[in-house]
Amino acid sequence: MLTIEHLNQYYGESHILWDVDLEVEQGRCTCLMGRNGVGKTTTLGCIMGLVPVRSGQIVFNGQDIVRLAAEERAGLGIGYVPQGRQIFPLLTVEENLRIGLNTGRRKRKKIPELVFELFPVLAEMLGRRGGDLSGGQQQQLAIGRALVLEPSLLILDEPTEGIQPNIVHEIGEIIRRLQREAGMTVLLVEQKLPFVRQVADRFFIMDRGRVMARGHLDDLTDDLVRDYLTV
Ligand SMILES: Nc1ncnc2c1ncn2[C@@H]1O[C@H](COP(=O)(O)OP(=O)(O)OP(=O)(O)O)[C@@H](O)[C@H]1O
Repeated sequence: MLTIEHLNQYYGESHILWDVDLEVEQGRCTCLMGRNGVGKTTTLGCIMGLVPVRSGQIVFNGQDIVRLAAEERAGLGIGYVPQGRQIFPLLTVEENLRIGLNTGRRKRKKIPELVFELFPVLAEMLGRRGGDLSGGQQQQLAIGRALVLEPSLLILDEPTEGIQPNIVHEIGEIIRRLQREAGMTVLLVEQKLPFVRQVADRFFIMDRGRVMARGHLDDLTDDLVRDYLTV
């Protein structure tokens, strides 16, 4: 569904991503892993059109999207939940969801029922301010906002960051339901290993801007964890 080939990216003179290759299979959850600062968020930024790409291809459903504007990519069906959630604390839950409707070119007026089926708590809290929600509820709101355009690929950057441990499992369940009930393909950046084992089918590991390992979750050995993931 998504294939990245020979992706190179620079911030100014700094060469950040070096010939990154990555594949995301339809209907699966693929996890991009690696220590802080290795280039995971930058890779997602390249996919979403938020940071400039120096060279390489990003093919989504057969189309090279590397020169498309961010809103065109969203319009093609790529949803994005950024690191830190970035919901608007002073706006209501409904207003936060409606902001999602205005991104991309697939303009829609109505928040799809799917959002409330997946996250009933959002329906109950439509009039509450985003900032008054708990961390777990805010994450549901951030995912719900990304789902209003009904993407076929959902990209999440560290969805468990700053979430209480007892809610982390719940976020994992939500991701699994998205796959099962909505047929969603998921690309996840994540550092928490138990969470990755709960939700992911395949992994890619980055180190210093390069992809160093890839495979099925069964191939994620203790050696790989020690070499590339343990801090
Ligand atoms: N806007 C920017 N300008 C310059 N350098 C940046 C910028 N954003 C990130 N970097 C640098 O690019 C490198 C990769 O950062 P990136 O955020 O992609 O890593 P990451 O793996 O997502 O880490 P984290 O888990 O901490 O978010 C780091 O060295 C970082 O300092």
